[in-house]
Amino acid sequence: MTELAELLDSRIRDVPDYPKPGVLFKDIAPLLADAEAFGALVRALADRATELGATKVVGLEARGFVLAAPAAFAAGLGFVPIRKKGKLPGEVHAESYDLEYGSATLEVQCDAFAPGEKVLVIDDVLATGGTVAASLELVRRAGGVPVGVLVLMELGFLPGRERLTPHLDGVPLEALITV
Ligand SMILES: O=P(O)(O)OC[C@H]1O[C@H](OP(=O)(O)OP(=O)(O)O)[C@H](O)[C@@H]1O
Ligand SMILES: Nc1ncnc2[nH]cnc12
Repeated sequence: MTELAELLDSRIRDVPDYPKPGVLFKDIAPLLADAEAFGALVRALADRATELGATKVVGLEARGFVLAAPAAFAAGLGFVPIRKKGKLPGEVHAESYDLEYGSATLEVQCDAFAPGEKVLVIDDVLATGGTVAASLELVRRAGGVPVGVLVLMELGFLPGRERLTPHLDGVPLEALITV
């Protein structure tokens, strides 16, 4: 493990049975509350955004916003929210999906991207992959071109990466840590 990965891993708390019995919930609140760890995480995400040549950063409601917005700012890029159903005004594209402990619908504004814009998707956790799969679909439907998916944490005990592979279509999927 790299020094950064060790720092991040040490600030994530396991919460058994939240929000559903049988779920090992990974709580990132202690990491966000630690200035050193949060700062290092945001800088690492911003550096990858630059390296991947992104021109917009997408964050996924809600915890994804907390990482993607400061990373976009630090990389000198604009931020686009993908939100849960019914929150965004105007014309939207919508995708329904299943996640580790339920199902939901995500939306993006139809005019969120210039045609062909290079989009980096950032979220906190990759669990079963449903959230990221729906988000990639929304980015493409809104005219963006995904250039990467970055997550703080991949839950290696779930088949998220496998499930996502057909949706990635060659787009790199990177996790700062795998637990
Ligand atoms: O890979 P998946 O199985 O799709 O799960 C991952 C998603 O689950 C959580 O979101 P959640 O919808 O619980 O929302 P929150 O960020 O609003 O807490 C997490 O923040 C990821 O977005
Ligand atoms: N086990 C988990 N811990 C934290 N966030 C999640 N999102 C989906 N599954 C999760």
